[in-house]
Amino acid sequence: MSVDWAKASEEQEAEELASKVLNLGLSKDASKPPPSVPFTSVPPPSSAPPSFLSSPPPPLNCAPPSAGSPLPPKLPTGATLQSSEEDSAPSAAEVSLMRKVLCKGIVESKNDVEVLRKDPNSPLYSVKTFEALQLRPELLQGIYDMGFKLPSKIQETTLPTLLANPPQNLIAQSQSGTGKTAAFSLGLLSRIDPSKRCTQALCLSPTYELALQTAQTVMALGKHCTDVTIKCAVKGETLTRGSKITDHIVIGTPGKVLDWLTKARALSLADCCVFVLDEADVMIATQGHQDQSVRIHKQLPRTCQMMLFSATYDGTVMQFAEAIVPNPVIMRLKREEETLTNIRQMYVECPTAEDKYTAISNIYTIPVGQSMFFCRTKQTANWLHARMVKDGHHVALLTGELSAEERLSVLTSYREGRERVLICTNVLARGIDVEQVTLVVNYDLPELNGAADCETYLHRIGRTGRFGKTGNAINIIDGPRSMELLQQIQKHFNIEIKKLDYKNFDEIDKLAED
Ligand SMILES: Nc1ncnc2c1ncn2[C@@H]1O[C@H](COP(=O)(O)OP(=O)(O)OP(=O)(O)O)[C@@H](O)[C@H]1O
Repeated sequence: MSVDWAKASEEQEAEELASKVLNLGLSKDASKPPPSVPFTSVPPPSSAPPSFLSSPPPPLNCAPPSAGSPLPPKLPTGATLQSSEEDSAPSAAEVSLMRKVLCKGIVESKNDVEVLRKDPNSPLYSVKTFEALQLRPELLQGIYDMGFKLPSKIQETTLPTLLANPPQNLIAQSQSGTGKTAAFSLGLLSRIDPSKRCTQALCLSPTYELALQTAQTVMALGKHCTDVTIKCAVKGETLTRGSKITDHIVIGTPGKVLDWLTKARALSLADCCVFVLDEADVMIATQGHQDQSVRIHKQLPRTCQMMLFSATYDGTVMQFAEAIVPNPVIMRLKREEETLTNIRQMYVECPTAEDKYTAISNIYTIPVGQSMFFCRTKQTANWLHARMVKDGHHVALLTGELSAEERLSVLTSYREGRERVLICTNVLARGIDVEQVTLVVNYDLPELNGAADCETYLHRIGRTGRFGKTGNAINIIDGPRSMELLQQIQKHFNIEIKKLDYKNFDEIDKLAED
C-alpha cells in the first residue's frame, strides 16, 4: 500500500492550518485581507522552531501494540510481506522533509562545485566570506544570528551569481543539507526594494510543509529587514474577495500560487524580479506540479531572474530545468561516495525472540550518542517501541502510520536529543541518512526482492568519509535466513562482519570507546 503523505496531509491541513500559520506570524483571520508580516514577528530559527514542529510527540494513531506481549509479532524472515504489514513507502517530498527536519547543520563536502556553463559577461567568482558579498548590513546580521560563520561550498560559488548585476539565471544542484535554501533566501532578500508595495520575489516549493520550512529560513535570515514582508501561499490560506497581495516575497506551492494568480486574481507577478523553483526533483516527482510550475512561469516578466535548485540532476530534472531557466549558469556539487571504512560492523546471534530483545536492551545501554533501530514491519517497530517504553527506555517511533505532523514532531524531538533511539521501519527510512547517528542496529536486515538490499545497507550505515569518527553497526541475526542475508552483504562489500557477544558487557562497552 502506498500512501501519498503530501496528499494525505492536505486533508488535515484545512483544520490545522490556522494554528500553524499563526505560529509563523501569518494571518489566520480569513475575514480580513492577510496582513503583511514584518520579519521581526518570527521566532529565532534553529533555537526555537515554530511550535508546530517542536511539540512533544503526539500519541500514535495506530492501534496500540500489546506492550505486555514479550514476543514480537510473528513473521517468518523471507516471507513476502502483506500490504497490512508493509510500511508505506515515503514520497520524494516526504523524504526531503524528513531529511530537512533531521539535519542539524550543514553537510560539508570535500568536492568542489563544478561550474558547467558560464555566461561570459557575468563576473563569476567565488567568495570565502559572507562579508565579501556586500550584503545589506541587516542581512549580514541575520546570517550571524543564524550562527553561520562561513559560506558553505555551494553558497561560496552560487552567491556571487545570485547577487550579480545584471541578474544572472542559475541552476544549482547539490545534495540535501548543503545550504541551497539559505543561498537563495539571501538572493531573494537582497533583491527586494521595500519601498515598493508589490510582490517582487516568488518561490515555489513542492509541498505545504516544504514551503513552510523555506519560509522559516527566509524569515530567519531576513529577521532584521523589518520593512520586508512575506506571504505563504499554501493550502488553507484564504483571501477575501477582491483583496490584492502586496507582500514582497511569496513562498508557496504551485497549486495555491496558480489559484491566487488565475482564479482569485489576487497575486500579480508583473513586478517579480526573482523566481526560485526549489526542490525541482521533488517537484517533478509530485503529480501535476511540473505543469502548474510551467503555467506560473509563463506569467513572469522576461527580465525576472530565474533560479532552480535541486538535490539531484538527472535527465528529467535537466530537461525541466533548462525549459524553465533560460541561459543559465549551471553549478553542481557532486555527492561524496559513502564508504564502510570507518564503520565497525558486527552481528549478534539471537536464537530466540527473547534473546533478540535482550540483545536490543543491552545494546541500548551503550553510551554512543544517538542510535537508529531498523525493523522490517511496522508491527515489529510498534511492538519493539512499546516494549522498550514499558521497560523505561527513551525511544521514539517513526512509522508510516503517523500523520505528517506526527512524523515531524517525532523527528524534531529526536533531533533535539529527547530520545536516544529512533525505531523505524526499513521502508520508511530508506532515503534518510543521518550523519549524527553513531550506532545503527538492523533489528531486521534490509531486504529487497528476496535478497539482501546492499544499497540500503550502505546508505544506512555508510559515512561519506569526511568524518574521521568511527561508527557502529550491529546486525541482529535470528535464524538461517538472516544469516544468509548477512553473508550476501559481506560478499557484496568484500568485508568481514564480526560476531559480538551481546551478553558480554565488556565487549559491548568497548563500542563506546571511540
Ligand atoms: N553557511 C552556513 N554555515 C552553517 N550552517 C549553515 C550554513 N548554511 C546553511 N546552514 C545550515 O545547514 C542546514 C542545511 O541548510 P539548507 O537547508 O540551506 O540546505 P539545503 O541544501 O537547502 O537542503 P535541502 O536540499 O534539504 O533543502 C540548515 O540547518 C542551515 O541552517
